[in-house]
Amino acid sequence: MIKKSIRIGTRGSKLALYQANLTKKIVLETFPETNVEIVIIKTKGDKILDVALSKIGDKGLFTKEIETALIDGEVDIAVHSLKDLPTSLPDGLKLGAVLKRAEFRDALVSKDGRKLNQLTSGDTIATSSLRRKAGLLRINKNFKIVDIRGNVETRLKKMEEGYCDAMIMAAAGLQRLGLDKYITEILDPEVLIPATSQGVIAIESRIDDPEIDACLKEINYAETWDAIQVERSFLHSIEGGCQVPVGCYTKTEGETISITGFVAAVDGSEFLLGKESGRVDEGKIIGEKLSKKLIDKGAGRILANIRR
Ligand SMILES: NCc1[nH]cc(CCC(=O)O)c1CC(=O)O
Repeated sequence: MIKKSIRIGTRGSKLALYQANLTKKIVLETFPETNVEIVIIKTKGDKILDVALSKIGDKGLFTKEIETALIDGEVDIAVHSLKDLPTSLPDGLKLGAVLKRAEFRDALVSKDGRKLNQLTSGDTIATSSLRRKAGLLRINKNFKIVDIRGNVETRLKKMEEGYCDAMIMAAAGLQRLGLDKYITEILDPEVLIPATSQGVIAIESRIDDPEIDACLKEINYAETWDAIQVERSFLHSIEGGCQVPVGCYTKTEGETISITGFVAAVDGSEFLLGKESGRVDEGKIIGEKLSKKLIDKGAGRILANIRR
């Protein structure tokens, strides 16, 4: 039995609404008879706008209130950017499905159109992400990195007003908002390693909801699903979240999937990089192996320093 009506819980930001509406569209294409409703839920991350994300120190900053509504049965599924969803979900919830991955790389948005390799010491680059900060300092330890928050339009305005020379944002976010024209350069993932699961839209559901399971089974995009098993297994084993400069990306070729991941010191002074590969159906093991490789190289010490 497929559910007659599905309520989608989502944040109210433009990006979140785009993602919820895309999910709605896909549900309707697959199940035209179903009635789909979007329910907007405010999260802590939407309320605190003036503090760098890395300083708020909360896992699930953009997801918790939505998850509570899902547990309470106020909505039937929740749609998130997967990279904002912690690897451990609350009791009673699971990752139900993912949509086909969009662009997974980061984008450089620069004020005067210079590419990353044309930016020099002293240029100010805005990002609140510890991962992007460490990655940028690895490229040039003299870049000046400043925090920035707010929605994409606010950030673009801040740059126009001289707050910074350039910014880094997920290309997928800009593309979904129709703001591709601001992208100066899509960055090579070897140069700036993306966030785990970047570009993936996730559908979270209750563990005991067979009607929703039947629906999500049809919607889930298998290749993306396999890739994120590897990526989230790595993130989970390394115990990274947005408080830690960590990132990874995967590449699938036939039955083989490879992952490149890193852990860094916040100031970019140390950068541990590793690669691992295996069969696409061995995601969990591959992610754990990469994590172990980085721990063997000293990631444990870096992580302990960050948590102190
Ligand atoms: N942390 C915020 C966030 N969560 C998801 C995206 C973009 C879309 C995606 O990666 O799927 C962004 C914006 C950004 O990092 O620039």
